[in-house]
Amino acid sequence: MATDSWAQAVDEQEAAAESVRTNQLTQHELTYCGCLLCDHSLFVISEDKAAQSLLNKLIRSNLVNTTNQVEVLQKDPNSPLYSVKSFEELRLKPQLLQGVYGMGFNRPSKIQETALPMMLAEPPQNLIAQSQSGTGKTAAFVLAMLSHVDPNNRYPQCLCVSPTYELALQTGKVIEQMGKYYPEVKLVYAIRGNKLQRGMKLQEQIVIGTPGTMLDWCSKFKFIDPKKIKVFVLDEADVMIATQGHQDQSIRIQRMLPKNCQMLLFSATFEESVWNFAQRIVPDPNIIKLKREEETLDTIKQYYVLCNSKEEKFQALCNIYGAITIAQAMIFCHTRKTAGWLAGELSREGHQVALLSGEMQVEQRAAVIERFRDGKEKVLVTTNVCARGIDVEQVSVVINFDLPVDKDGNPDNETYLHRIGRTGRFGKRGLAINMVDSKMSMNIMNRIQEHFNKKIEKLDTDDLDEIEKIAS
Ligand SMILES: Nc1ncnc2c1ncn2[C@@H]1O[C@H](COP(=O)(O)OP(=O)(O)OP(=O)(O)O)[C@@H](O)[C@H]1O
Repeated sequence: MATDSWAQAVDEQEAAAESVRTNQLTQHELTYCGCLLCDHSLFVISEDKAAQSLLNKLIRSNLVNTTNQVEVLQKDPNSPLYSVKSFEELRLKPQLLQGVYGMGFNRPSKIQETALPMMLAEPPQNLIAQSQSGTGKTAAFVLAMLSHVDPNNRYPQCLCVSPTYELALQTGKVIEQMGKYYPEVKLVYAIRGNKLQRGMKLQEQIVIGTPGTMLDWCSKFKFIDPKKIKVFVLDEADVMIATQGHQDQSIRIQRMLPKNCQMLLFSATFEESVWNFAQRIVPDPNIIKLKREEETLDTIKQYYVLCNSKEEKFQALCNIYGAITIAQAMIFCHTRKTAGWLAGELSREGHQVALLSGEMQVEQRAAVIERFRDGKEKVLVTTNVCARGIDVEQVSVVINFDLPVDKDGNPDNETYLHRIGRTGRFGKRGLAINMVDSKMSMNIMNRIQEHFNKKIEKLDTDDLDEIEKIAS
């Protein structure tokens, strides 16, 4: 395998030419990458942003309670979960402290320790906060809301707006868990299907919901008196702005609130569009931006394998499996079609395979990831849609059956990092193998190599000794 004329030509090129690394893509290659079957995250439309966020939350809600992963991260000063403070120092109410510890949180994350003092200050301060997904933003504003409500007053005091019904339910669950020892505080969901009798006034202190229903409850039905609201939270602003209607509704709600109402806006990313929206919603804000720390690939050995077709790539994969013991592997494909095909072929070879792709329901995807995490399947074949948010400790090998490219056909370095960063965490050694099957993918690989300034070694999968060596 991989010894025909094309592969040899690449070998020669490898040896001779730096120039390959800087080659521009041809028009043909761009067209290829724009194929309709692409399941790439950059093609993700607004719905998918919400679905991805929900998926991350569903995965995390099971993960964090069952492993000490956050603990590990919190001891790493480079991690966004690292913190130096304790929850006691944040002066939370005893009932909330109990709730926090009850959820298994020992220390605040970085966004929590930075944002909470600001959110709990008197007089109330407005805040725009950005920190990557899964760093504890929800917990931060939930604690702020629970700290600010007066349980003796039986009317809504905090409004929290989420981009979708399901995300609102997820945040509601966090409020319920964290407020477990504070039963006087009640919560109600302003979401479609939750029909209230006309003329009634809500008694719950916290209302969480989607922008449309929340606006109706404030203006059309007057279930909520917006003038009595003390805290307004806009969660997942980056997902929210993907829907123009949501933006307008959020702004209309904000305009009904009193001047001294505390406005809090959270987002995982901070593109200009999010920033523009944030400034319209939050006057005179404090701003917290936590930079995503650079992950390094130092502990991951990276290889590439030359092939000429997907069948050859499959054969190379079988050779690798034949030569080394792999605890668990994740294999990334560019399209659903390839992923489906590959999963079928691997099953026929007797592997326990899970398939995860974009067209599956969010809950189905979360269930597949959970089974994989529990070791019920040893191989997870997936597309880019699932590259982020998955963190399985026992994954020892990541295989890029297809290299990640963006919608313009350029190397998607960030996705590459996300994919192979699944292995080799916290100093553990990991192995990443890239399948290269054309001049174009060789070019992509070289550019990825150049970007990370980290050599990707060639691997001959016909040579069993060589494969064994890489695993040792
Ligand atoms: N201080 C903490 N200690 C331990 N676990 C925590 C802590 N804060 C949050 N978590 C857990 O970490 C996970 C991520 O937290 P959270 O959902 O608040 O992140 P997020 O930044 O809001 O994510 P997203 O951007 O996706 O909304 C959750 O499962 C949560 O229970």
